Amino acid sequence: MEDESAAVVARNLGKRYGGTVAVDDVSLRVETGEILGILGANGAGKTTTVEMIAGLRRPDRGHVRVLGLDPRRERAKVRQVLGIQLQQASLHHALTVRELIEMFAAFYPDPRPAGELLEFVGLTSQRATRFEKLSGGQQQRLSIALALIGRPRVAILDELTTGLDPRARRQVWAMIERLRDEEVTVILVSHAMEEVERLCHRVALLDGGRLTALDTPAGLVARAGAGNLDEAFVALSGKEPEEPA
Ligand SMILES: Nc1ncnc2c1ncn2[C@@H]1O[C@H](COP(=O)(O)OP(=O)(O)OP(=O)(O)O)[C@@H](O)[C@H]1O
Repeated sequence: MEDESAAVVARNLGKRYGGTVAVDDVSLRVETGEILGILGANGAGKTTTVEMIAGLRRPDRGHVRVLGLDPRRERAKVRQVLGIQLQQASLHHALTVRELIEMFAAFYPDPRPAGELLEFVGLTSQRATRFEKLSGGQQQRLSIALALIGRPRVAILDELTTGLDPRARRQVWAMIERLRDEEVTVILVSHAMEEVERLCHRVALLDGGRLTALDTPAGLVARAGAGNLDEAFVALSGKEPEEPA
């Protein structure tokens, strides 16, 4: 099918938790090398959507393909091509940065070398530090490094720079720009409009579990008759941009 040629295809995804409709008939396709931002207020369904795309949650309805693979039925193959950084990384606290990198590297046939990865995320001088002794921002950068260790062709990054100081945020943005240059396909869940405007080719806006807009950042701004993406978000969703939960 022509549609399956995109890097990620999600069709008519739906998910309820008891009486709560978390995701309601969401369809998306992300082209190879594209960076797609997912924006939405707290509870809009962003994390549930990306977890279904990654195969971590079973959709009640709809289907997902990542590079033509079914992420639930072809888990082992998908794991080789998909890197995922989730909101709360739960890593072994007593292990050092280097030990964690080596542990994760063992899953992949051609992992990025530890030294290159540490430099990529600016943690070279923390390589012998235990996870529990890292600052929040350093832990976050490590979780991004672990998502990228297997040279994924598709990366899902949830709240990439939340909690990072401006310098660390810029370092992470530079990393994403490198991924963009390498034509890695990226889905980026974010609350930071500046980040989305700078990095994303297109933006999906979720509201109450539904996809309410899908366009370039400039297209969304124009459609809303707004001055910037912040204003467009408010105009199109009727909500203020929020801090992460
Ligand atoms: N495990 C769960 N059990 C029950 N309800 C859930 C669960 N996970 C999410 N929800 C509910 O589903 C809806 C969508 O949640 P989701 O985490 O996908 O939204 P989000 O857009 O990622 O939000 P945030 O910006 O706050 O991270 C919310 O109403 C949330 O309360």
